[in-house]
Amino acid sequence: MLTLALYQPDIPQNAGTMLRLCACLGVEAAIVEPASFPVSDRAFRRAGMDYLDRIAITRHVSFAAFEDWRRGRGRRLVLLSTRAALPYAEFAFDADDVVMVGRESAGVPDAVHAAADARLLVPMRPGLRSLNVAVAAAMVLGEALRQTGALAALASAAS
Ligand SMILES: C[S@@+](CC[C@H](N)C(=O)[O-])C[C@H]1O[C@@H](n2cnc3c(N)ncnc32)[C@H](O)[C@@H]1O
Repeated sequence: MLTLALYQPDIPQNAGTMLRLCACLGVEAAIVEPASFPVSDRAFRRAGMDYLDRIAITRHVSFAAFEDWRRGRGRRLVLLSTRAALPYAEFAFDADDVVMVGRESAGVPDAVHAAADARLLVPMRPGLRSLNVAVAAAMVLGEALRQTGALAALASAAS
């Protein structure tokens, strides 16, 4: 199963929205701490609604701990970055890839950028800085699920 990893999330509404996305699409979630808000945060829980109880979430106290967990399972780290060159739709996803998004305020540090097995861009019009992190996550997870057959499985389960 795909995992969406949130690197040190700093906006509770966006984190809640992404966890709700994971619940609806059948994607696991990982949170690389520290987050800048507690899981009891009202805005976070409002955005995630009752879906927060419907997903598998792993929490990691640091990026090093997250890397131990990921590498121990032999899973690729696929980073979404405004600094990437490869358009996400040109990438061949695996069903167990870990797709990571950065902080709204600062993306990810260079060391995290360097640790990724792939760095993907959602192409945008020139002169614009970035998408909302949850929007970028939704676009790329949609493509990853489509490529790996999980979207078709969701469709047949719903019919
Ligand atoms: C608001 S952006 C971060 C902006 C930050 N100032 C930077 O330059 O990295 C938050 C996260 O959303 C994702 N993101 C937003 N727009 C993206 C794009 N066009 N391509 C790939 N990832 C994007 C990335 O994971 C990014 O770290």
